[in-house]
This record gives sequence, C-alpha cells and structure tokens, in this order.
Amino acid sequence: MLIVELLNLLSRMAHSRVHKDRGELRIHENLDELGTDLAEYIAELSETSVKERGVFAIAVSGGSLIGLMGYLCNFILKLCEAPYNKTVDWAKWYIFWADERVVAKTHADSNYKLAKDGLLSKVPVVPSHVNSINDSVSAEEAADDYEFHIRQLVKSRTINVSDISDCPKFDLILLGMGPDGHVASLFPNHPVLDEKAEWVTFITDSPKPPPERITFTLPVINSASNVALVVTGESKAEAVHLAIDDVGSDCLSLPARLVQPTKGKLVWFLDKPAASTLEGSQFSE
Ligand SMILES: O=C(O)[C@H](O)[C@@H](O)[C@H](O)[C@H](O)COP(=O)(O)O
Repeated sequence: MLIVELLNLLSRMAHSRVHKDRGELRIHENLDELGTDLAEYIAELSETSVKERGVFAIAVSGGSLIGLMGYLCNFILKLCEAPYNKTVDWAKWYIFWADERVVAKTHADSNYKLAKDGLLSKVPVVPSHVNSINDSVSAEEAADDYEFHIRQLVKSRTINVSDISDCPKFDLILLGMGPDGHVASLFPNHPVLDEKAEWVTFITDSPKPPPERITFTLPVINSASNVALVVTGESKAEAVHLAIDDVGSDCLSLPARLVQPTKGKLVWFLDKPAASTLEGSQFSE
C-alpha cells in the first residue's frame, strides 16, 4: 500500500475534532499513528513554507516530543525516495529551540543534543541553519544572545515577522506540555508568563530540572503561523482537560491555555490516554 494511501487511512483513523476556540484536536490510537501524522503535518508545512517564502523556520521544544520526531525522520526519508520523491528541501530548513536548558550542548539535559541525536544528525540540514544557544554564558546572557540572533534573522526575513505584534512569526513552533500544563519553559504562576517585551527570556528556578533555562515568551509563541502541541500519556490527561475544556476562570492562567495564536493555527496532537478526560460537548467533527 502506497505510503500516501496508508497515511490517508491513518489520518481517517485519527479522531480529528475542531474545538470552538482551542484549535484542532487530532486524537490518535497510539504513538505510531501520532508520529506518522505529525511527520506528515510537518512535511506539508515545510513544503508550503518553502514554496511561499523560500525557507521553513521551525522552533522545537524538548522532552518526549523529540522522540516522536524520530518518526518524522523515517517518514520523510521514505518520502524522499522513489516512487514518492517528495520534495522536502532540508537545505531550506532553519531550526530553533522554543526553550533550552542552560547546560553544555553535549550534556544529556540539552534539548539541542536531544534533537541532534534524534533527528538532525540523520537528515541533511545545513549545519549553519541549526540555531542553538550559546552554552558558555549565563542564562540571562544566553537569552539576550539568542534574542539578538533571532532579531538579525527577522531583519533578513529568514524568520517572518508578525504584522500585528512585530514579533518573529515562526512558520511552526512545536511544543510539548508537562503534567502541570507548562509549555516551553513557561511554568504555572511564573512571572515570565507576563513578559510582553522580550522575545526570549530566562528562568533560574525551573520546577522541572535543570533549573536554568531560556524560553520563548508567549507573544512569540502566539505570533507563529502554526503551533503544534504534542501531548501523550495518561499523566497529561488532567492538564489537557484544563488546557482545552471550558473549566472556569481558575485555570485560565495554565501556560498551555495561554497558547492562543493571534492569527496562526493551533493543532493538538494527542494520544487517547492524554485525551481521556476531554469533554465532548464543544467539538465539531
Ligand atoms: O525543556 C523542556 O523540558 C521541554 O521543552 C518541556 O517544555 C517539555 O516539552 C515538556 O516538559 C514536556 O516534556 P515531556 O513530553 O517529556 O513530558
């Protein structure tokens, strides 16, 4: 069965619903299906972006998301072969991190290392297009340095710019979510949730180790053309419910609930355990 037919079958098997104001939900039976759907989603966005802008500027997070991107690697490499010969123009990919731990890039805790080992070392991206942090300075300096670097790439339009906020408009920002509803390194009730001026900020008290991190701020996340939240496992079910369902005012400050792209498209990639406590009322098929 041609991979394209297989993917169409899989995508029909995925339960796709549109929430009235929390984006599209794609609920999958298992990680294989979710990973393949995510790979197809990213490949399609990259093809569209390269056609429209000549580049694909993608920012990724860390955690289990990177493991799922392994599917991306296998899926896309298959599509690059005959008879599909799909055009994934890796040379036009520019890769960034939505958040990064302030550790050496060779450290096991580094999101850069995670992505390099899991994906980047297996696909023909241009090394100079991989934009990792300066790991030899303090968290504050690393955040300033990364923001300066992004500002330069916005000036050159490698990264698009939002016509509403003047923030960078990434073609895709890929986020995971913790069981507490954090996204990137934006944790519940943390002052950086209110940061509006900086594009990249830093924390030194992350409740999830390691403590020192840099992170995109919410204005940058919400200026993206596309945001994908990839959440799997039973342990995330309550946070998924609080982030998506109409749960009253006490959860409106949940970081994942504050991901509301101004003009961009939000898609949730969930497996069934993570979606197990979602209410069904607000969805259209
Ligand atoms: O640096 C990090 O820790 C990640 O960027 C973080 O935001 C991650 O995406 C979530 O914690 C989910 O991680 P898991 O999917 O591994 O639970």
